[in-house]
Amino acid sequence: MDRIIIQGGARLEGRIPISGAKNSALKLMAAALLTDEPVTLANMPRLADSRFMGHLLAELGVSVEEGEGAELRLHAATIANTYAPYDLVRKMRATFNVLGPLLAREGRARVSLPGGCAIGARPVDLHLKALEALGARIEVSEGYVDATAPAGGLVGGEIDLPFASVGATEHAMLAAALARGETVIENAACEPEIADLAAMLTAMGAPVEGAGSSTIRIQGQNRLKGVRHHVVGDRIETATYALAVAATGGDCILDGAQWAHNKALWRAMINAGVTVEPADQGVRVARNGARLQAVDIETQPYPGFPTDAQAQFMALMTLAEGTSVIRETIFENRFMHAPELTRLGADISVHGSEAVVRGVPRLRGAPVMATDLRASVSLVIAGLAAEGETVVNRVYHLDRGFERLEAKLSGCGARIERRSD
Ligand SMILES: CC(=O)N[C@H]1[C@@H](OP(=O)(O)OP(=O)(O)OC[C@H]2O[C@@H](n3ccc(=O)[nH]c3=O)[C@H](O)[C@@H]2O)O[C@H](CO)[C@@H](O)[C@@H]1O
Ligand SMILES: C=C(OP(=O)(O)O)C(=O)O
Repeated sequence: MDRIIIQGGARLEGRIPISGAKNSALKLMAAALLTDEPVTLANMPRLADSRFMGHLLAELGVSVEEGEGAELRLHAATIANTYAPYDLVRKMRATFNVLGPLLAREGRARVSLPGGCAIGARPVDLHLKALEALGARIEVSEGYVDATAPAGGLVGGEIDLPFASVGATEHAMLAAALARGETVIENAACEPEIADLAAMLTAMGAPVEGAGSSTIRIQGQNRLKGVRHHVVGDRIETATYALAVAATGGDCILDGAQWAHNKALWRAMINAGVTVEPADQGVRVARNGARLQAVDIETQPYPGFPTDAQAQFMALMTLAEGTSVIRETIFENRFMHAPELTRLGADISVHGSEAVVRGVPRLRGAPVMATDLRASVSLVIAGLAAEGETVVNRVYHLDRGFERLEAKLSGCGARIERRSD
């Protein structure tokens, strides 16, 4: 099992390239099921998760080919089968999003429930209700969803989400694109990844309006075209490296970062005393010497503070002057990085959905354990800022969502390497 070894204390200086967004790419890959024509995704991140989704799509009969640079070519000329087994779906939850496209294209699908993960139970009830609103008949038994569409195929309808679920919004959009007539999604999620999927579906021939607002309208078609689509930049990777630069007192340009996609984070970082500003083709982050100030945050659906950057922000706050209160409102178990940060000398106490972080003057390196994707990178950030050596174990969590992490960090001065047992 791989581990990452960090000699802390180096300031990060220079440029860090931002890759395509994991949380968009996975759904864009599922969209390739909606057409029998070739689909090319540019700016694709090379990640464990995207490779895993490619493996599932290949099992369904899709040709999947990594092209030059960051291109992925997909072609679902025919669908070989409409079955996604537990053994695959349980390993990467976003594979569950193939259910809607398979149902819309083939009229039926049998897909395993994804189950929970480290950060929470993560049910998919809103996904299933959305598909039922499009006419799907859904049966859940023995851990599987058996879905069938009406004889004439899915029919556009009204979907009113009780919570602005990202996955349920995207799942509804994917199915609605091949449903007959208009679908309206109320209380839709507003994340930039939703707009990215909307742009792709529109280019495939299913006009999508209102993405980025809480009401989305999709004009379903009876067939869709192939497309070449550029994956939006990863705002969570951007947030992660911005916080790493701030934690080490560095000065970097995040190449390709979109200023507009992280405004809640920028506000929190600026209040903490970090310089953050739009720069040519990206965002500049700098902290030259000034002590960090403690800032309270509360995670919220977009455009609020992103839950996927909460662990990374906590790492920064461990070194701030004063006390920061961090409230996690999206997932019920997303503080597993706290006890590991404490091993590095942080002073954190967790009370239900709140973590109280009392800043300390310094962190000291130690062996720590990654528990989930964003918790793992929170430990990397703390290790970069700590004195001495930090060893982060179980880095397979990291590989799910961060492309070439060691190379990107060592490229701007970090002393970081990966070792395999
Ligand atoms: C692959 C991907 O894009 N993952 C992102 C996606 O996850 P995901 O799409 O799973 O997140 P959701 O927005 O759906 O989930 C948010 C909350 O709603 C609950 N819920 C969700 C669906 C449902 O049917 N029933 C239900 O109760 C979840 O348990 C969770 O507590 O959005 C999250 C919130 O921004 C991010 O943290 C994840 O990185
Ligand atoms: C929770 C995350 O991803 P997933 O929904 O794939 O688990 C994440 O990207 O932080």
